[in-house]
Amino acid sequence: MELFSYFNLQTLFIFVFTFLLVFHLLDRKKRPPGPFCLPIVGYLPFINKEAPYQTLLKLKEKYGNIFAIQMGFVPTLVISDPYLIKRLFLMEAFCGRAPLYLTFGIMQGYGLICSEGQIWRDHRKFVAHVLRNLGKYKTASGRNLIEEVIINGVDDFVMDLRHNTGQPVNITPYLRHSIGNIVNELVFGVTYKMEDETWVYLQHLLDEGFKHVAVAGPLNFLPFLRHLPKFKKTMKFILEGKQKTHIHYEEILQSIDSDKHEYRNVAEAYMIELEKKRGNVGTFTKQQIYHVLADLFGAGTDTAMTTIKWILLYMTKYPDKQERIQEELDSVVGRNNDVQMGDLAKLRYLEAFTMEVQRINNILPLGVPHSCTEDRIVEGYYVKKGTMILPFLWAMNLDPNLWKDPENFRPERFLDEYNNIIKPEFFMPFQTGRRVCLGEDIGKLTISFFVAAVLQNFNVTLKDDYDLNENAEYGFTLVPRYYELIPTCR
Ligand code: HEM
Repeated sequence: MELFSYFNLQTLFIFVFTFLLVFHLLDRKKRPPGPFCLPIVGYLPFINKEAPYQTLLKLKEKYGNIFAIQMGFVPTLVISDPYLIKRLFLMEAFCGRAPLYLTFGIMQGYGLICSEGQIWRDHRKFVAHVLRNLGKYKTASGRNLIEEVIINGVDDFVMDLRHNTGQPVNITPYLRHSIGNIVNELVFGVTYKMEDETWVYLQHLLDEGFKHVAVAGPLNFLPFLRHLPKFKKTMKFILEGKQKTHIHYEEILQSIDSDKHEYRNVAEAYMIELEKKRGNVGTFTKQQIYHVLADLFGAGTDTAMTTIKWILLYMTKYPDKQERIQEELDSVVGRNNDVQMGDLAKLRYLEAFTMEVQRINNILPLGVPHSCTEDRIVEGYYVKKGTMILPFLWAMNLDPNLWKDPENFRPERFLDEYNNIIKPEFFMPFQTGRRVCLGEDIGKLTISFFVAAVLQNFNVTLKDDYDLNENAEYGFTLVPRYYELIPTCR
């Protein structure tokens, strides 16, 4: 019996192997180059979990600016040519979302980040319009609403640093609180107190959730793993978190007076829109609205916070450049004046420094992946529908064909001889095209106002040395390892 089943197994194996071989030989479509990948798991076992971008960088060196790997069940095209990315991401066919378990299994195609097609188009247009209007609305202080909300967050953070002057401080909880509240105010019209229980829970979800949904997480590529005990726990955490936040969002939505004609945040805009639709909601379902609100909170908080953490860390590493920014601040703003929106364009070295940090330590080394929604030919290669398109930002930012001495930290590369900002078109920390970051302007303003206010008030140094050459912590974003900042009053 055993011999029989062994024989059967062997026959089956030969049959499958021959079938695959013939299929492969008959398939005349030109495939992109790439490494050998195992059945089922593909290249996943060979990817450095702590720093997947390092593995892909080695593959890029071998196979070039466009190569294919199999990530579990997901065929993937890794592109390190920014000009090609620019062209592709303008086309609808390359603006689907990657077929990850997170995108369709957990988020079920709802929201902004994980949606595609009509639902994405409707809500992207709606939210972009709402954010533009919020930016035009003038408050009593003469600032626009977005600027005012950001300044309130900045003031909170500076106050927190003042309480810790001269001593080492882990800035993460303070930053998360201040930036989270900026997004909360713009999205929900809510500002939480630091110790508010709901807020503590929402921050915990954000922190842990981001780690779980990392692009290279195996669950994304091998959804069947969710049945294993280890992943069951992850799934339970994510799904419970989703359910609880939606209940909380519903309470916020219910507290909004939808008879108003003007909105001051995204949630109000949605409620007013629902009132106008009078039951004919189309894609404006509650489920979709909860997801959009959650996406704005998640995408807006972690990204800006992490970028600021990197910038402040680099400030401590380059005290001469820190001093140059302070001199710039003194001459443009003055020591005792608040930074105004109009000042930001004149703070050129600060902007160049920020861009250089975003280049050399991009917080999204693998970018935010897209997918190809139909069979296509790219650079002569056949790319089948459902392929994940990975814009390999890390490789683009360190490419010696694009940048002079890319390994060196040199903000001056973003300034011309007249001290004007140069923004090369191959530099795309917010990506590019139809799905370009929806919060780019808010993100940039938040970063500039925070860093400017910190350096206007403090000199910053580090408690312990920090080796920038060691790997940072990779979750969905690339986060600096734990450090403590010492702010001293200027
Ligand atoms: C330094 C800060 C930020 C960085 C580096 C950043 C980066 C990105 C990137 C690379 C994408 C992917 C674009 C694509 O798929 O092609 C993205 C998408 C997105 N970002 Fe940002 N972002 C930042 C801040 C923000 C803020 C403050 C918000 C909201 C208030 C926001 C909301 C979004 C949304 C909703 C999307 C999804 C857009 C879509 O799929 O249509 N981001 N962001």
